[in-house]
Amino acid sequence: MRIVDVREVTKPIASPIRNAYIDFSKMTTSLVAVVTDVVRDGRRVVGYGFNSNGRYGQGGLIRERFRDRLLAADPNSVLNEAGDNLDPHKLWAAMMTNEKPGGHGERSVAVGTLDMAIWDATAKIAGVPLFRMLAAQKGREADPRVFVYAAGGYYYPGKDHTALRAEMRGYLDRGYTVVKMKIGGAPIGEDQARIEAVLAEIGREAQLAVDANGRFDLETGIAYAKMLRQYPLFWYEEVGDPLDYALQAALAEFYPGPMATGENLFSHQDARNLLRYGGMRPDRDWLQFDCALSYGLVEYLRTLDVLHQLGWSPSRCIPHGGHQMSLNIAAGLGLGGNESYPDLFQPYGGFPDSVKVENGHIVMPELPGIGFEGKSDLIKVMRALAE
Ligand SMILES: O=C([O-])CC(=O)C(=O)O
Ligand SMILES: [Mg+2]
Repeated sequence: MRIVDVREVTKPIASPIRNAYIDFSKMTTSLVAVVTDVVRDGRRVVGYGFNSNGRYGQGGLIRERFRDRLLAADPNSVLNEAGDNLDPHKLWAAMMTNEKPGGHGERSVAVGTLDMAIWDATAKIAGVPLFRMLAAQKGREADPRVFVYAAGGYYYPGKDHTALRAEMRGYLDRGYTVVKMKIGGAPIGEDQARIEAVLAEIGREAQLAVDANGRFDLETGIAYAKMLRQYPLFWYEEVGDPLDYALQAALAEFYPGPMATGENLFSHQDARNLLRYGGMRPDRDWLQFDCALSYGLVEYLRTLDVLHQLGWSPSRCIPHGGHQMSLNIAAGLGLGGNESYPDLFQPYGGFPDSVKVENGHIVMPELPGIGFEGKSDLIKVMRALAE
């Protein structure tokens, strides 16, 4: 049993939207395929992966370093103990050979993308959904019912309150009970009017989260906190620079409600620093580390260990990214839920075709691997790469 090929291609996920920091007019993702010599149900097992929005495709790093290390590893050295499957932890170590610690940069995105494909292949070789495999490995009961929320509310040309309200109404109509919008890309008074328009639209049917995408300095973050705390928000997200733990800690004095952050922390060491120094509150705050940007699930398991050591429950994690990989982790390892972008970043985001959002939750179908085969537009693009 071995990996015979690793393919990669850069794909556009561009759209005319903008958050407080970047626009997505040139956004790309890396799509990768890990091709094995294993056959299941008459078909060669191929694992697929891609990175989340927000960082760009990582073809250069994958081609120049990580792909070759996977292919160069002695096939017997990267099998599990029983010798009947690949071992994602050993493959991860092979990929990270001769990489210094710290400075996580974007190699964490390249590795996270390949790691997703490796776990997909591994669960397909085992013939089980990834979430069931993860739960079994941890001696837990899987819970296929997962909370999901609808992320959107971006800025884009010509988007007035009517369009923003219609977007949010669309999410409610599709079964979501929490919706998210961007702030920090307009003056505070304008953002407040946008928030009030959305709150008037959703009423008691749903809750609203707001996301500043790391735009604010402390003074602005506090000014927004004072404005926002009069509303019953689901959370106030990524207020300041992701690595400014002192800023995050200071905000707690001005914002008693839930806050969320972590999507731009790419290692368990950075996650640990957030929990050590960021003043995050385990009874109400949310952690958004996204394995597809941060060295994959092998590393995310280390992050969950850090959480455990520092007194945090995995149920405080609702990852960024809206991909099926995090849905599997949520269902298998007891996370609090997952992000979803109902109208964006297709075909990569979202759920298998048979899945519907009901009362803010989805139920995972019983598909081997991550479940990409259940999403027809996505698997078509994937198979074009490798099958
Ligand atoms: O706009 C983005 O970069 C995505 C984001 O922050 C989120 O989904 O929370
Ligand atoms: Mg965010």
